[in-house]
Amino acid sequence: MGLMYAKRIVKAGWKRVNVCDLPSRYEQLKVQLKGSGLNVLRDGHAVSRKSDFIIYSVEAENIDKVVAEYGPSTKVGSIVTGQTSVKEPEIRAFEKHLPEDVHIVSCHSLHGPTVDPEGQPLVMIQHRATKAKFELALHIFSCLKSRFVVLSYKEHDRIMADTQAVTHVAFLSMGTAWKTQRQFPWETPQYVGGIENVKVHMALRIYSNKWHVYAGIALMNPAAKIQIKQYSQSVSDLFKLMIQEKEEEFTARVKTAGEFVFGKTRNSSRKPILLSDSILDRFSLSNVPKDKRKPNSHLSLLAMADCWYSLKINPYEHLMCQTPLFRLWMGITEYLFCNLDMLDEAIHSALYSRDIRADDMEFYSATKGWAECVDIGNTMTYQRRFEDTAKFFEPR
Ligand SMILES: NC(=O)C1=CN([C@@H]2O[C@H](COP(=O)(O)OP(=O)(O)OC[C@H]3O[C@@H](n4cnc5c(N)ncnc54)[C@H](OP(=O)(O)O)[C@@H]3O)[C@@H](O)[C@H]2O)C=CC1
Ligand SMILES: O=C(O)C(=O)Cc1ccc(O)cc1
Repeated sequence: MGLMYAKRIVKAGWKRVNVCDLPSRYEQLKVQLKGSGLNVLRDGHAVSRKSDFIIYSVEAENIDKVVAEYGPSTKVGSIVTGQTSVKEPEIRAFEKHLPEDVHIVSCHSLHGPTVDPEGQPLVMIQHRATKAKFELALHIFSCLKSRFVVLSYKEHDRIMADTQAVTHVAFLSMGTAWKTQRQFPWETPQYVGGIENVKVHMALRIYSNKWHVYAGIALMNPAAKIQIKQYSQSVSDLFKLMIQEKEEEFTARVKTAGEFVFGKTRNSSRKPILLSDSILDRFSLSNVPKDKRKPNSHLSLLAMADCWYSLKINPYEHLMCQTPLFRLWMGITEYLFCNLDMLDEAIHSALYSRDIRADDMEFYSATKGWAECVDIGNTMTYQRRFEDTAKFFEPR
């Protein structure tokens, strides 16, 4: 992310853009960035002493250590910003280690480094900065052509817990469930067609990224634990009703949640996302013909609506802070709940299709495992779980 920012800022015409990685990577970085127009320096001290606008773009887990080391070298009067995905630890580190005479403006691009920032949300936080310095920060970042969303750091973390953290756990759990079954989903008839493609592609996308990004979001944002715990509880509650074939209770629970989250979209000014099954079909990885598809219970999506209902969250209110993944996740949940035939088919399969129970059982176990891992908060366990599943998909 740091490199993406630096390249765009230099392209916008700012004359001297200083960058660094770890000192051990200095020589390598000089070679890598030769001719880029970026001024490669040995370490964060060198960058901090010379620069009027400083962006920390390091792992959330390392932010305290890195700011503790380089923060005291910050140039008087400069603006310091951070691009970690969770703001509480970043703000704490800035307040603790930065000199009093510098300004703090935090930021967060709500997309990955390979996504074009144009039009994507960029959260801006005027934490400890004058109006003029905040406006200067906005001016510098305007070269990204993103859509600014101004929030406090607390608002940011609460929204990200509702959007990113719980979405990631759902996709991580799908991946873990497929790995446990030694199953590539695009080879099986439950995962053919429209919204299944979103599940498969997004789970693969997450597992091909760096584990620390997702670990930071889940483990370091205090609000994330609550959402993730409830999502796992919703999966568990629905799964128990499914295997007992408690049709009335299960159906009522699913429909109540659906009505709460999506019922109002039809007669309000809220714009639905309206994904189209036929467009999503174009991105299929599967070579199983669509007419050979088996109905799916969509436990992951039913549980998402149940979780939003249980926590009284209106996800449409968070669309101003959408990441591409959250938008797609919400889009397929909306798609299921607004297509009543499909929803009834999912409810019926959930209760009576025995051949998908194995998948649902593994999904249930996987969410439990991820929720426990987040609750305990151990980074090494998170890394191990993430990399184990990533390794399963890697050869494909
Ligand atoms: N990836 C994404 O989709 C997004 C990520 N973010 C956030 O942005 C931040 C960066 O993530 P991302 O770019 O993906 O991850 P990367 O791992 O690519 O970037 C982190 C970089 O920080 C470097 N680093 C660590 N310690 C130091 C140090 N002491 N001095 C200099 N450099 C150091 C690392 O060096 P080395 O590799 O040599 O160890 C690495 O290059 C994270 O906080 C993440 O949460 C925000 C939005 C989107
Ligand atoms: O869209 C998502 O949720 C992603 O996985 C990409 C991403 C990762 C980390 C961020 O802080 C912002 C975006």
